[in-house]
Amino acid sequence: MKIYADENMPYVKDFFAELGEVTLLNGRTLTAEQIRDADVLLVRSVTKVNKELLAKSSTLKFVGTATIGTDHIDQSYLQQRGIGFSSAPGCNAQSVVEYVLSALFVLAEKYQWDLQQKTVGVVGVGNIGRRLVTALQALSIKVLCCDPQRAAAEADFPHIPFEQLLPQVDIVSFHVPLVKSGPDATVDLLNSQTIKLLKPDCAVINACRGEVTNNDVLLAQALSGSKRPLVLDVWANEPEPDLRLIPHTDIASAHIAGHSIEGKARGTEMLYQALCVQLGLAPTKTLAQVLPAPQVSEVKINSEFGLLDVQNLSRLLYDVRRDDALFRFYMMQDNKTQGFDWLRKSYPPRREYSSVRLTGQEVPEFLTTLGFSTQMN
Ligand SMILES: NC(=O)C1=CN([C@@H]2O[C@H](COP(=O)(O)OP(=O)(O)OC[C@H]3O[C@@H](n4cnc5c(N)ncnc54)[C@H](O)[C@@H]3O)[C@@H](O)[C@H]2O)C=CC1
Ligand SMILES: O=C(O)C(=O)[C@H](O)COP(=O)(O)O
Repeated sequence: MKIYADENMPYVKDFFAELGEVTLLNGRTLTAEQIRDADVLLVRSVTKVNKELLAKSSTLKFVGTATIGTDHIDQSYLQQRGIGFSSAPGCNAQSVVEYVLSALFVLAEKYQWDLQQKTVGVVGVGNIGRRLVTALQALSIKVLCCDPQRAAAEADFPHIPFEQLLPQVDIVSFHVPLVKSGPDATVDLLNSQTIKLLKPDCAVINACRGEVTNNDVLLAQALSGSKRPLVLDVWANEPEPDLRLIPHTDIASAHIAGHSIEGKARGTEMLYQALCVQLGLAPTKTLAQVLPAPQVSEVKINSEFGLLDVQNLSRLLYDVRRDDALFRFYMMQDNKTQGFDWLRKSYPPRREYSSVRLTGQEVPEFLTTLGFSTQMN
């Protein structure tokens, strides 16, 4: 079996080598010719999987994307061709939550906010948003939710329509899929009209897809003198974002919110499991077999643990300023061989909270709610 995979898919050979011959390719520049004899195609968000790409792959039986987002996949075309498909729902949800928490801690320090006096609006309360809401509530931070689809399906979901939520929040964080049309389309959700509904100093965090918060509108507002704090992990027109926007951001990064080691590895594992199901095979490999031992695996804590202690603890694992510094340094250079895609390909290791086991007489429950472990890893 011929398996073609994006070269930025960690552990792909560990998982898939027993199922076939694995060839690694650059997902951004992938062509129909390169995957002509593919039985299996494994991609990331940078590969547009459509009729054009698959035109020559007559033996293709399975396409997997090791991502949560699926806006780069023409799923109806795959269905028409009878090609099996799997994404990796939730694989890097915790990683994105840890990115957003780190960003909030940085903003709180920079602007001297008391986060427990702030209200965060979470737009899109699926795998990521739901975890984020739980984490924020565990930190006693007030949250308002917007998710019309969940509201339609769940009678008790505390949905606040987007336009009503915006004026009520001090921070708005976007976690919707990129949907280009229909009643719940998310392209330009934050646009020249809706941005006017925000408080002037309401922070905007986008770690879903760049097109959700109109970048021209963000830039125009910044150029008009707005001091709105901005956290952007995703950009319109990746991998060539509008560089003029970068100096107006508080935190800027190269679409890496989901790039914890666990998040990426889980994506690969989920595709392996899905292909095994399609092939009628029992999986033999697991995430635990491939994950490296963390550099910090145990921390002893005191039961009197407050928000500042959580910030310190979380910084031990991940401080978003690391990625912001890399982004600002490399994106502003003329040498674009070390640009957006290079930053993603050479992303330094980052472990999730679960990699650290907390010990102590009594570990406060909210820390396990945030994702820290109390079990032996
Ligand atoms: N920056 C990064 O590295 C990453 C970005 N993402 C992006 O985040 C998105 C969300 O991820 P998940 O939470 O796992 O997806 P999900 O599919 O579990 O949840 C998305 C939620 O958004 C809701 N939604 C849809 N349209 C909406 C609208 N117009 N207004 C408000 N809510 C709406 C849905 O009902 C759903 O509950 C992904 O589709 C992907 O594009 C995901 C992982 C990593
Ligand atoms: O899962 C998603 O959706 C994401 O956006 C990923 O975390 C990042 O995508 P890749 O480009 O690394 O596949």
